[in-house]
Order: sequence, then C-alpha cells, then structure tokens
Amino acid sequence: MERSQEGARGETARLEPYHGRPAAPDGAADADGPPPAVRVRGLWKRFGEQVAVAGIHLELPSGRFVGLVGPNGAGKTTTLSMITGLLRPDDGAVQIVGRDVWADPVAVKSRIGVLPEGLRLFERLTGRELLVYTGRLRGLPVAEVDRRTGQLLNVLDLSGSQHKLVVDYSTGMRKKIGLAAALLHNPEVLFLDEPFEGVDPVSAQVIRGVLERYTATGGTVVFSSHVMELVESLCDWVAVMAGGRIVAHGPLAEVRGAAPSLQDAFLSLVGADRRGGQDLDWLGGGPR
Ligand SMILES: Nc1ncnc2c1ncn2[C@@H]1O[C@H](COP(=O)(O)OP(=O)(O)OP(=O)(O)O)[C@@H](O)[C@H]1O
Repeated sequence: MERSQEGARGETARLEPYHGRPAAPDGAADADGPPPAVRVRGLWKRFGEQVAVAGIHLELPSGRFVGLVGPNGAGKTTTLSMITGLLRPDDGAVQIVGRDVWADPVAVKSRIGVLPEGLRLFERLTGRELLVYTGRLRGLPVAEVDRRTGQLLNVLDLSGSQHKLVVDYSTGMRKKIGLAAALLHNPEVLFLDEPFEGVDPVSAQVIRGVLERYTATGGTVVFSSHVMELVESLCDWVAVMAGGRIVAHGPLAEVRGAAPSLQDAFLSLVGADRRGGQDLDWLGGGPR
C-alpha cells in the first residue's frame, strides 16, 4: 500500500499544490480528550529518487519532552521541517494541537516555536534587536517584548553580548539566541533541531533548565538529537526514525524495553553494525 503510493508520485506530482486533510475539525478535541501536540498521517517526502520520509504516522502527546532520534540521513530534519510548515510534503497531513499545518498556517505558527537546523538569522541585527523584532512580529506589546527579552537574555547568559551583531555570535550563542526567539511568544509546542549541537556543557545545562521549566508548566518540546544519553536523561517520550520510517515510538521506558540503555535499544532498532571499523586492517600502528 505504502509502496504503491510512493510509486505513483514522481517529480511532477511533487509540484502539485498540497491540501492538508484534517482528521477532525480544526482545534477540536478528540472524542477521548484534547488533541495531541502533533499528529502526523501518511507523511511523504522524496527528493528525486531519494525517499527522505516514507509515509510516516506519528502521534506525540502534549506536555511531554519528546526526542526524535535516528542515524544520519534517517529523515529527522525533513520530518521536522514538514511538521513545522517549512517544507511542503508530497503527501500526508500534519496537525499541531488539532490544527492543520497547511490549511491553517497562521493559527499553527502562532502556537509553535521553531529552532531549525542551519538556523538563518538576521545577521546584521544585535541579539537584543533580533528578539525585539521577533517579539513585535509575534504581535506582543512593546513593554512585554522588553520584559521577556531582558529575562531571556539574562537566563541564557547573553546579556553581555546583547549589543553584539548576530553575525559575530559563536555557534553556541546562535543556538541560544535562536532558542530565545523561538520561546519569546510562549508557544504551546517547541520544535528544536539539534538544539545542543555545538553548545558547551554550561550553556547546555542552562538550555536544559529552560526547557525543563517549559515542559513542567505544560509546554511540549520535540527535539532531534544524536546524543542518546541526552535523550535518555531529558525525554519521557521517544520516536526512532530509520530509512525515512518511524521504527519505534512511545514512552521512553517502552522504547528502551529490556535493553540496558537507550543507546543499545537504538542500535538494535536501526540494525547498526557494531563492529566499528574492524575491516580497516591498515589503520593504526604497523606498516604504513
Ligand atoms: N534538499 C534535499 N535535496 C536532496 N536530498 C535531500 C534534501 N534534504 C534531505 N535530503 C536527503 O533526505 C534524506 C534525509 O535527510 P535528513 O536531513 O532529513 O536526515 P536527518 O535524519 O536529519 O540526518 P542528520 O542526522 O544527518 O542530520 C537524506 O538521504 C538526505 O540526503
């Protein structure tokens, strides 16, 4: 069924306008309670011959710390980009807190915060200007933007660099100012692509504290990472991707199962070769 759907879609089909198909009226609660933070149905994306995301279904409950993990090229960034409305799917539907991402983009975008991969920022603004501009774009009153900007700069240890141009920020500082911009309007769901990459341990601890506070008060975080220890210590819900598919998802303990760690469960789930370079018999000491 999934394969025939894939085969029916070539380059031309990819360019057709996409029409989301809400599973329930926008914003409506499900029969058995409030809608999940994210609901994905039959999501597909291919780039030429490469199938990046192969018809995934996913439901992420709200108020959770969700980790999206998978090997390089598994399709995590492509999935997050489609979920957050940055990349048009070839097929499938995405709802965020019950609202269709493509049919109701304004409602969805006001409820989410996004820290995308390869974050593009307004480089010629200072850190503070970037936040003030973002807050005003989000429609927050000036005084509230000022208050939140000052607090976020302070908590994220960026106060000393607030008047520096973003172009002069380090990788970790860029992550932190990007996170501040994503949090400024207090979104219901926060999507973070590799938020800890290039971030020093002190800053990582700060980011972690901010995110833990956010989820403790009802926010949902969905973040992608390769660092299993981090995912295991932060997340209470995990989705594992491999080859464009979701190979497991659910509460952390269920996904880990009987494995001693999430890392072990992950390696088994993605069918990793654990020999780690044993074939490179020329590498290391010995003849060169
Ligand atoms: N714009 C693009 N054009 C062509 N192929 C792409 C494009 N974006 C992604 N791909 C391909 O789609 C697949 C999934 O890529 P994606 O970036 O989503 O994986 P990922 O799980 O985020 O990987 P990583 O962990 O390395 O960041 C890969 O095979 C990648 O080469």
